[in-house]
Amino acid sequence: MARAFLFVLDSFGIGHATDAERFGDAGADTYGHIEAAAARSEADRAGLRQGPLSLPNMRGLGLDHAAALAAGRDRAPGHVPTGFFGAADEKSSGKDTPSGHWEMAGVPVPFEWGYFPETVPTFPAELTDRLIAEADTPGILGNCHASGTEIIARLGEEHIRTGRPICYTSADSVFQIAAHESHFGLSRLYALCETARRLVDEYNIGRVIARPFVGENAGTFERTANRRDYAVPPPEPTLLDRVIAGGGHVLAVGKIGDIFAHQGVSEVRKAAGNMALFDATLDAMEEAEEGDLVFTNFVDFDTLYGHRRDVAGYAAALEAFDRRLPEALARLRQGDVLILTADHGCDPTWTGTDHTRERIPIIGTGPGLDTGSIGLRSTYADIGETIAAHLGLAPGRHGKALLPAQSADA
Ligand SMILES: O=P(O)(O)O[C@H]1O[C@H](CO)[C@@H](O)[C@H]1O
Ligand SMILES: [Mn+2]
Ligand SMILES: [Mn+2]
Repeated sequence: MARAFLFVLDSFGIGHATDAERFGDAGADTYGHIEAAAARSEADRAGLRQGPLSLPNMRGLGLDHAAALAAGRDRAPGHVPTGFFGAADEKSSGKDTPSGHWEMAGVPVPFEWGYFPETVPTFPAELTDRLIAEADTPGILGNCHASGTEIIARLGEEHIRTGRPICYTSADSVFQIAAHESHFGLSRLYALCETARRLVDEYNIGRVIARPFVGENAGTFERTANRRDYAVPPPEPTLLDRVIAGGGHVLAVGKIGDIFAHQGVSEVRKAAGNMALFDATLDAMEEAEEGDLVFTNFVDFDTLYGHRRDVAGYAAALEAFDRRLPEALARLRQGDVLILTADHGCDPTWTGTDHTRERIPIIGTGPGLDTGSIGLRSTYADIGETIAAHLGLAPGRHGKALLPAQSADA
């Protein structure tokens, strides 16, 4: 009986990647900087959390050992991890969510994404003219690089007044559209994103993202859980397709379905917020059968705290996740493997509001599986290949399994 559980703590990097310099991210360290800030009581917030970062369960599995590996430190913490642990660099050229997820599912991105320049306007006029004409809107607002919460505070009222959608981008290969759920309309926003998706294909843009919000003025605008991502499909079949071809099911929790453009997804289970995502994941763990993969993205780390440069919020979210981890561990049965990882960094102490190019942690466990170091890996694809080997699937082309094959039968 083999089942696999893959939990992505979105943006939980553990130190700058080999090629971080190229991104202006040399020195970034999402985990390390949150930990250090908390140790200095700089991640305290009344009513939320205080003091040093408390992650006993992830540390027990080997999180700090993974961080030591990522930093090239010989001296790891004294305790012996109860899981297997390692760190990985990313092969794909982008530090975005689809690149990270596809690569961990065995398929690094073999091409360069298109990006919009840091100019105002950022979008080419031919693109916005066509969007305005096809979508029949009186123009657009934004047309720049921005943080999603700042731009709705700045332009939300004008948007309501004029009916012009707010279009913006970031260091990622994205075209984002923010619009008011009732004044503009949610289905109208989705339709506009579908049009945009078609139009940005020729610019090689990874994702169009619908960013609906509610509220009546700058002080009360709030984004809702009705975000929708329109990604291009992965460039070749991923682990998800291979699981299904092997007779298993892929239970995609959170935004995993969208990230894979629904390729290789048997069931989508959406939930709003990390705790609801955890509940949905536990249900999926109960229901998963032999050969199945439960794949969850815990999005809050990135969206609510990393991009918002909220150290205390990020620390509290990690602690809340860690407190619930025993519930997942308790559901592991003989033949199961659980891997915790991340898709990129988003250091809340870093300049700007974008992702950071970092190594990711790989920590995992399962009854009877080996413990100890799996080393520093050169591609996230080793995660997907580990799961493939564990489920008895044929090896893929881009990575190597991390665990000895016999472990799966233990
Ligand atoms: O600032 P918000 O709208 O959250 O945008 C962030 O979310 C996008 C998708 O992860 C990233 O490209 C980043 O720009
Ligand atoms: Mn991400
Ligand atoms: Mn992000």
